Amino acid sequence: MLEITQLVKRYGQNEAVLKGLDLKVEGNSVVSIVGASGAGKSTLLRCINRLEEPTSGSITLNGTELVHLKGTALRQARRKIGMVFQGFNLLDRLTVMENVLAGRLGYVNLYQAITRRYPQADIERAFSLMERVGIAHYANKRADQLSGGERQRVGVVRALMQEPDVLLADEPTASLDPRTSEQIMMLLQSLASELSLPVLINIHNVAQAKTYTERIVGLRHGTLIFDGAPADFNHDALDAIYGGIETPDESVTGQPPAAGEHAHGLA
Ligand SMILES: Nc1ncnc2c1ncn2[C@@H]1O[C@H](COP(=O)(O)OP(=O)(O)OP(=O)(O)O)[C@@H](O)[C@H]1O
Repeated sequence: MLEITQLVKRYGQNEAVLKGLDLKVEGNSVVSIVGASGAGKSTLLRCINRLEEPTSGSITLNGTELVHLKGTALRQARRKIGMVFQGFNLLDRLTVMENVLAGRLGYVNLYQAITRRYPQADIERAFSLMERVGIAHYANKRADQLSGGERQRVGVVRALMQEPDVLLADEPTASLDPRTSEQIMMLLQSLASELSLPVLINIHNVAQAKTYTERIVGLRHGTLIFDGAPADFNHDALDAIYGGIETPDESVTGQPPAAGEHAHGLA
């Protein structure tokens, strides 16, 4: 279980970007995090995997407090947090298999990492996960020869190779065409259930959040102002999150504008 309590993040002397956030994610739930640009979505994920140092508050993953960890303890905790990126973050000149095995770097020793001699069990797990997501036949292909959707599958498998206790995805579909985005969202949804893995997805596309995740968390200026099921994510919620900030159109919100509203949204 991931439990975030009163999380505050401030960059330098600026106003806090996250202002006392509370969030609990259990089991295999798939949670989308929505909010206008600058609301703090990426900062939240980056605090969880400690790419950013939280200013105060607590983040526990299966009982381990992540906020004050350092050195080896931090590296060990980070192995349990899988991350999927908008830009895939693959090593283009390496093969798909090499990219996937990079997910084991936190587990192998330096010699194994430098010589890329991974244990047989890792290679077998890699093949099995690649088969699951439909990229096993590309194992020896260079990563830069794959399509965006295939590259993101590599990114997902690399994250799963860590045997994570939680998977964080920061705009995982933003670089993909609509159909491929939906396939990746469906994949994340089914993997969460198959692997009993909680998944947090930062996403701008509210329509996809409603379709492919079971819980939506809405941030506005670093404050959590919606936390509920897609069925409850109505026009009022949309207005509370985006109103006056930006104008998500129907293709993104999945909802026509309410009567009297701006043709493209809610502003
Ligand atoms: N390293 C940093 N130093 C200073 N300010 C930062 C840093 N990273 C983010 N910010 C600021 O924090 C705020 C929240 O940014 P963040 O990237 O978390 O928002 P977001 O909701 O993910 O936005 P987007 O949807 O555009 O990615 C923004 O005002 C941003 O300028």
